[in-house]
Amino acid sequence: MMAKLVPVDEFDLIIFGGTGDLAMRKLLPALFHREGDGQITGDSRIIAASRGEVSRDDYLARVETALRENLADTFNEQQWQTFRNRIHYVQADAGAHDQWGELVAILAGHDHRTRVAYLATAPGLFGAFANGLRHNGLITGDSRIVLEKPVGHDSASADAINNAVGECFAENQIFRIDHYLGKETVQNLLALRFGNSLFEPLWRRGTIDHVQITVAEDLGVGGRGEYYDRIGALRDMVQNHLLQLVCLVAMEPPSSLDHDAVRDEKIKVLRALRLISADNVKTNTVRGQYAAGAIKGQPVESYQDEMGGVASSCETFVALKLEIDNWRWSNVPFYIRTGKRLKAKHSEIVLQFQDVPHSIFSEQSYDISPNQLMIRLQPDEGVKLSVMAKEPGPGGFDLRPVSLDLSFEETFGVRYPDAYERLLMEVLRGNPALFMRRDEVSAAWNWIDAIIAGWEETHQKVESYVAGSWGPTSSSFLLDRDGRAWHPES
Ligand SMILES: NC(=O)C1=CN([C@@H]2O[C@H](COP(=O)(O)OP(=O)(O)OC[C@H]3O[C@@H](n4cnc5c(N)ncnc54)[C@H](OP(=O)(O)O)[C@@H]3O)[C@@H](O)[C@H]2O)C=CC1
Ligand SMILES: O=C1O[C@H](COP(=O)(O)O)[C@@H](O)[C@H](O)[C@H]1O
Repeated sequence: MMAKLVPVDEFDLIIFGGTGDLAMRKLLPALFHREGDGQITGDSRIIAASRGEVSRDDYLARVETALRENLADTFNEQQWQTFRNRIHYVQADAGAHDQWGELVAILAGHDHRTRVAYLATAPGLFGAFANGLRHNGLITGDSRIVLEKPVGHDSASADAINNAVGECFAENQIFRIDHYLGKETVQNLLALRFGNSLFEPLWRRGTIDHVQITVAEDLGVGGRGEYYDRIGALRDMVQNHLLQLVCLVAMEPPSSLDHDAVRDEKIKVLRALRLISADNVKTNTVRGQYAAGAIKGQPVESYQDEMGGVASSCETFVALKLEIDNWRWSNVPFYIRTGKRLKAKHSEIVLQFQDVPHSIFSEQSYDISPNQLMIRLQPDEGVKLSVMAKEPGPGGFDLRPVSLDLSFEETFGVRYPDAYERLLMEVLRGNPALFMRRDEVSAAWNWIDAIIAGWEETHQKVESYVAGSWGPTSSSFLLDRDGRAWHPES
């Protein structure tokens, strides 16, 4: 059964960067699915923009190819005929506001409908696009602007972007995307925590020993090497996606699902993160870069070879031990890791409970494993709780861990929508709950900046790991020295 789908009001969605990878691989396929479910109404339009001179027919041909490639069996010929009529292409260079005539003309007379400008381009252009919209009188009362991540590459650049966009748009018109917040399983974390009374009394120090968050990818940097090499895993993934996951696990219950109620709780977590800087960076962080190896039986080249043989100190893997300085999480470490070219695409959150205080089974040969609550984000989204059970049999009393395992796909029997499908609908509805507020972005950057400064000051090494492994061996030591281990991936 699928949740009720509410259509959105007629809109004009301008995608700056409309010829780029994100637009072709994620945004247009997401909109195509929403078309299929009848959420896009009336004469709503998708207006792609970029610098190139491209005819509408050529652009439509590119979109069709991309949709066929990315949607595979969910591509539908009849639906394409309706969808293609919504799509337009205009030429608009971020640096040449006076030449946005095509965009001005196509929007003329449509000021009454929802207008969204989606900036699917490098963040350095965000201010220029916002200015271009203002300069050409294209910001209506019901206009919104969407900023793709990353918003900047450090706290200062994020502030500069936020200031520039903030001069043209009010904060409630600015939607900063973190697509992890649109993932069904990430939202399920809220359902699990606050839709059940079972977990809340246990969700704290005294019961939970530690928390682990893993976001592992088997892909390398692919065609995004130029961007990635300047950014690295800490900025690309931890500053946004992983810290958002930390917030959702660690935050206090918000009073409602109201956007500011949730974001007010998340910001408290970000502000309570203990600083990692030059003094403690070596003991709390591990950086890695993949060497050649094999994934699913296929050889893969090293990061350096992927980058054309040029040596680089960019980290493609990072693991951190972080502490949250508040009552709930005092002395409960969060271990987080993310990397490219790891053994499999596998993302999960594991809450490990404390050992039983005293074992009445001490005569038996089996150890009692601590309970674990595992929230699988992807693939095979679901929740698993491991508990100890007695092995059946008339003799002895042997214990073994067994799982209460819930697979969302099996339970609900529906296709899991891509995060962008939900997020685009939320922007069009004007609901900012699943987007990052300016203070969140800023607090996250402040914490990340200190780690990067610490790495630079201590010249922290980027350790090599074999592609197809789970990262550098020292990422295991990060837990090993605390008497813990990463949850074995399935
Ligand atoms: N690709 C992905 O999976 C993800 C991307 N992102 C973020 O989304 C943003 C876009 O990424 P991606 O699509 O991969 O990048 P691409 O390089 O594939 O696309 C960039 C787009 O911007 C346009 N562009 C570049 N310069 C200008 C300019 N001066 N004026 C107008 N348009 C311009 C390009 O078209 P043209 O050159 O013709 O002008 C192109 O359409 C980045 O910030 C990225 O970090 C975030 C998450 C995932
Ligand atoms: O934002 C990003 O996310 C992707 C991973 O997203 P997922 O939904 O496939 O888990 C990552 O590959 C990319 O480097 C990063 O910019």
